[in-house]
Amino acid sequence: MATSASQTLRTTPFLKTPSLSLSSRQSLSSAFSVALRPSRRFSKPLVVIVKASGSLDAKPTVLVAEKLGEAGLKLLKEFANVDCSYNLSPEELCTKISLCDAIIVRSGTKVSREVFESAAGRLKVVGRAGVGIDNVDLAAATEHGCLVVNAPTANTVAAAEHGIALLAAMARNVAQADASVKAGKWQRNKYVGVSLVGKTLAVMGFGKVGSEVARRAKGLGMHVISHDPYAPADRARAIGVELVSFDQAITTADFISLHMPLTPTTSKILNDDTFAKMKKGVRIVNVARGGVIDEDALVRALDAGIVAQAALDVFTKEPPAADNKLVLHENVTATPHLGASTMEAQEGVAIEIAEAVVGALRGELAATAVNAPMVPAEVLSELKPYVVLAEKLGRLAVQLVAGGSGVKTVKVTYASARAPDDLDTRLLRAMITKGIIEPISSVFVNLVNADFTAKQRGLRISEERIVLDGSPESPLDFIQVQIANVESKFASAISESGEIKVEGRVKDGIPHLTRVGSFEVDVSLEGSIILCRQVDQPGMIGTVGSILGEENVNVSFMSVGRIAPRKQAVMAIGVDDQPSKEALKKIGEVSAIEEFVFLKL
Ligand SMILES: NC(=O)c1ccc[n+]([C@@H]2O[C@H](COP(=O)([O-])OP(=O)(O)OC[C@H]3O[C@@H](n4cnc5c(N)ncnc54)[C@H](O)[C@@H]3O)[C@@H](O)[C@H]2O)c1
Ligand SMILES: O=C(O)[C@H](O)COP(=O)(O)O
Repeated sequence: MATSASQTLRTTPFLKTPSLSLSSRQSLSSAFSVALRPSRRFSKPLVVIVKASGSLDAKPTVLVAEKLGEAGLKLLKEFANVDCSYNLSPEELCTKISLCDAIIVRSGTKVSREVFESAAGRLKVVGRAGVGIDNVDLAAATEHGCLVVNAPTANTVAAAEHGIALLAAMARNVAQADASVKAGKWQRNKYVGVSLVGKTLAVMGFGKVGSEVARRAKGLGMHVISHDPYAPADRARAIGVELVSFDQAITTADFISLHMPLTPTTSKILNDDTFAKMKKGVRIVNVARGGVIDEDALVRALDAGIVAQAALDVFTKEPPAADNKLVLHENVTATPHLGASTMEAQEGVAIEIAEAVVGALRGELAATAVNAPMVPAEVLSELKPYVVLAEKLGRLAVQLVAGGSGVKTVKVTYASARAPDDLDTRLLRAMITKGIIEPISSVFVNLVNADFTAKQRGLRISEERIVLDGSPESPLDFIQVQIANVESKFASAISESGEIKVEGRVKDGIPHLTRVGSFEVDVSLEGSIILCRQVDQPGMIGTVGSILGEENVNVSFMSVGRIAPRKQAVMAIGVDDQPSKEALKKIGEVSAIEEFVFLKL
């Protein structure tokens, strides 16, 4: 790394990720107490410990609002008064909640802002007995100082098994044939199915559930490919699965099984355009989230015979309307969000969530906390803009990774005039981890679970410090994030040493992107960013600016970094709105532009 004459380069081996043993609650909390020990500069711990209100010996009250496994209830009852009240109306829930210190729900209960407001400060913990927290208003929870914890692993196998059950049932028309026999018919010719053996299954999303589905499908003799831009290829190879591009997956598959989280990128990822590219007669399974499919487009694709059959456990709106065309379609097998519903998974989930809720009420740190870290005001106010910078650099860096390259090795460099033990970077590291993992996963990352989550995903984050000469007034000069051993969808983001590199600084309280690969740029990290590599020449800013202007896209910032006049340059353009596909296409068609990428912050 280049350093100016006024800088002294000193690298320090950094706070190591604690080695976690998950064999018991005890080992988990002690591991985190090592990770979160206060720094010399900040004597208070960074996480506000949640404590139940009431007198010292008063037991807290936990409201269990949806059916929970016995083992979990038993654990809860040893520590708290447990009120099992199912099927509460929103009004009943709001009335009850002010008497409760914690609530446990599945996906059927909305924990809305009104619920937090009605709690009048008593509610301290929301436990989601499952993975998705779409039904909990996270922002309201955080605003009300309420910790939200979930149970992210106990239902993985159940979801994978349900995916396989739907795959096989769909291929052999089990549900339709069953209904026909029960209606007194005997239609052996109508319900001839298709075989699974030798067919190609595309697993879209190679995370916890997707990889278990892939493993099982291999056992059924299927040829399994997977698309997951962020999964390590070696993990896939280890079970005989090839990671392929999105287009390769959807155009070659006989069966497609969806296992990605619902994010802005994956919303309606199967739509009219993508159905049109699929093999005629493809069959689709969805046990992820309804929103990843454009449901109207799926009805059209089924009617046109492009999609022969679909088996769906999840819907955009749950429960779906009685006249939902997809549910009523004769070539669709539907289940009412049963992925996690096995006796075993529900027992596991119940124990996982009961332990998390009891631990949180006791004031222990929760490894599965899903809402924002709560940190003392003085720490947050000093680091606030750097926290935003850190998360955005993580988000930018991961979006620059090309599909098919697994993200495994991340190096973070902090340049500061402060001595290493005078700057606590745990929050920054957590936010970089959050920025890297959240756009590609259903996992929620915060200070408490960042190291744990990174480790669980095989992501190694090393940290290095550059100690600068000068006044230690501001905590940091710049932060640099590098992702090694990957290809980039924007080749200019690769530095001389071969990593994707982005660097940023805080200027007047606003985070700025100041370097991409070897190019210096300067664009404020607000809205979104377009990066273009071009041959430096007059008129480029005007050309691209006019394309965006014609599309009514407001440009907030533009900067050009170049190697030398009339040589290669990178233009960074900050935009307030998302440009249309057409606008991006037009930018790509400008002859001097060699490559470009649109990045969401
Ligand atoms: N039906 C059910 O009852 C049920 C039960 C459990 C989980 N789920 C759902 O299943 C999904 C997967 O859960 P998980 O626990 O395996 O999550 P996970 O975070 O372990 O895995 C998600 C994977 O999707 C990948 N991904 C992200 N964006 C992608 C994209 N654009 N294209 C392809 N892959 C992408 C990620 O890299 C990750 O590997 C989630 O939507 C979850 O809510 C449903
Ligand atoms: O997000 C989850 O864990 C699954 O979708 C299961 O939801 P459930 O607990 O309501 O069955």
